[in-house]
Amino acid sequence: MKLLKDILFGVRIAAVSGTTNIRFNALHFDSRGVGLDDVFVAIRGTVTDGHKYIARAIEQGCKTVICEEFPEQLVNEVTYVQVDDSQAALAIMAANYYENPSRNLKLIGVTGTNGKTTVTSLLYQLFKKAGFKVGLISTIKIMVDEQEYPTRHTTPDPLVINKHLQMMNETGVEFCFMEVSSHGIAQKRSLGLYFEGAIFTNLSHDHLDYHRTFAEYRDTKKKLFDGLSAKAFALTNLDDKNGLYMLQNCKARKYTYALKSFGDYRAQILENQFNGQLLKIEDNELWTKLIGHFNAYNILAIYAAADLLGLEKLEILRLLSELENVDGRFQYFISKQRITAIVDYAHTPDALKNVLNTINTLRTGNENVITVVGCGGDRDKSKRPVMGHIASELSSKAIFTSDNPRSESPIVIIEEMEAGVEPQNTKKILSIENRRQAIKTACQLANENDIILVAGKGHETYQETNGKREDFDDFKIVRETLEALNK
Ligand SMILES: CC(=O)N[C@H]1[C@@H](OP(=O)(O)OP(=O)(O)OC[C@H]2O[C@@H](n3ccc(=O)[nH]c3=O)[C@H](O)[C@@H]2O)O[C@H](CO)[C@@H](O)[C@@H]1O[C@H](C)C(=O)N[C@@H](C)C(=O)N[C@H](CCC(=O)O)C(=O)O
Ligand SMILES: Nc1ncnc2c1ncn2[C@@H]1O[C@H](COP(=O)(O)OP(=O)(O)OP(=O)(O)O)[C@@H](O)[C@H]1O
Ligand SMILES: N[C@H](CCC[C@H](N)C(=O)O)C(=O)O
Ligand SMILES: [Mg+2]
Repeated sequence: MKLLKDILFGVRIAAVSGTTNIRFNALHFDSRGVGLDDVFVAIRGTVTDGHKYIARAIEQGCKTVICEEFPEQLVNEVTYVQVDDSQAALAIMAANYYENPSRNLKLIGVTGTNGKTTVTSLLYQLFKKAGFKVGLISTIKIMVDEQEYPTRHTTPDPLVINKHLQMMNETGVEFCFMEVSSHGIAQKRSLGLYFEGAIFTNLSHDHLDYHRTFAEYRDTKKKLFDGLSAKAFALTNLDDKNGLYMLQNCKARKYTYALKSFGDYRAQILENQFNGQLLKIEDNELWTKLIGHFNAYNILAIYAAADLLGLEKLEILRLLSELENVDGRFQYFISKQRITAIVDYAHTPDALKNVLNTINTLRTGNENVITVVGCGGDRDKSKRPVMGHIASELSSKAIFTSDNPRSESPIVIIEEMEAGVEPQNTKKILSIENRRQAIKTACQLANENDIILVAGKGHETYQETNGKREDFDDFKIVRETLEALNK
């Protein structure tokens, strides 16, 4: 059992009622999990206010409450600690509780609208191949070297993060690559972590429901860089219009990478084919299986980060050429009738445009591109017409369907996508609410050499409707359907 006062180290405390010189069992921010002698941190959330559940937490045996406001009635024998910011307090306490594990390894944070999973997962693969013990905290999974753990968030809550970082310490992990989402930063999930370096991929339209304005979204991402120490490195994409902005007033050692401008790390695309692309990085050529100009950026960011972390340049290039695509990122197969089916996690306008442009530049004849796409429920609604427009404009045929409608009406989401379709493209679109049916229709419509893109869900293996998740795997379904149709 730990002492409360020890884990409060570094927390901005406004007032205390009771003693902090007490032992406690576990740390919680959800009253529903609280047990005897636990600490409960009350957080004001987006749906409800944790302060409402203080009494319940105490009934369940909690002896310490961390809150922004004391309840009207205080219970004897319970310690109340008033803090300026409960989310920040939770993050710092979680780091202290797990003995600040981020300080015992090299933690690299990756932020940006698109490319975080790709960059972190490939850095994980690359450092594994280089012979290190490595950690990964990503949308798809958490890896403690070889051991895999499931996750429901891109950036998990501070307890989950620090718990796994401590496991990494115990396993002897030297490097950990972690996605830092804008929700994660806004909710201070990554506060109290010591980052050895941070990477910015790009910034485009997403999450404007949560952050309200693009400037607020951008400034949230920037906080990762604002928090870096002078010893850390900050690596940014110079070709992105917000790349340099991320480095303003940043104390870390600053580096840039670019394809179009004069960055510290530069690359050029020499050849682009369906099965890979040839890049020139600094003065060396590199063949990679990952295609599309967006992946050239990802590869260059990885190269630069690996160099900044001390790997030898030629070794990095050799290992980069061996890397496989990340699950659900331009994952494809070619059927009997040479129909190419691609599953990609493009769920933002920019990602969808990039993937479709990449497909279109690789077309060799007049094969059709049939896109199946939806937009998530309870997420940024303003993306919907834009994605509707992009899918219909850049495909021969677009089938609008459902992608995790959550609590919303799937039909209404689809109608919002349809609203973005220009009159000249209306003939190209079909709307089919049931995603399985939509994929089946795409397979039925496809002829020899055509290309099917199933976008938005990538590696996800579920469809979430009204709080229920049912098994759903785009890749498996499109493959089985083409096989069943004997195509
Ligand atoms: C909008 C959002 O991000 N919400 C996150 C937030 O929940 P919240 O603010 O809604 O919490 P709330 O329900 O209002 O509850 C407030 C507090 O009361 C507590 N509570 C509540 C009920 C009760 O009975 N007792 C109790 O103590 C809750 O535990 C919480 O501490 O804090 C929770 C705990 O950390 C998160 O699980 C939850 O993520 C939700 C499920 C979510 O879907 N988040 C997505 C949008 C997200 O975070 N995505 C990003 C990736 C985005 C990207 O693509 O970049 C991610 O990093 O995963
Ligand atoms: N560097 C990039 N620039 C633009 N688009 C990209 C880039 N890398 C990947 N994409 C596109 O974005 C999709 C999502 O990529 P990835 O999963 O790596 O992003 P992410 O930032 O982790 O997303 P999330 O915010 O959901 O965690 C890919 O399937 C691809 O279509
Ligand atoms: N990290 C993203 C994932 C979106 C994936 C898409 N399939 C959806 O459900 O909207 C988010 O939370 O907005
Ligand atoms: Mg991700």
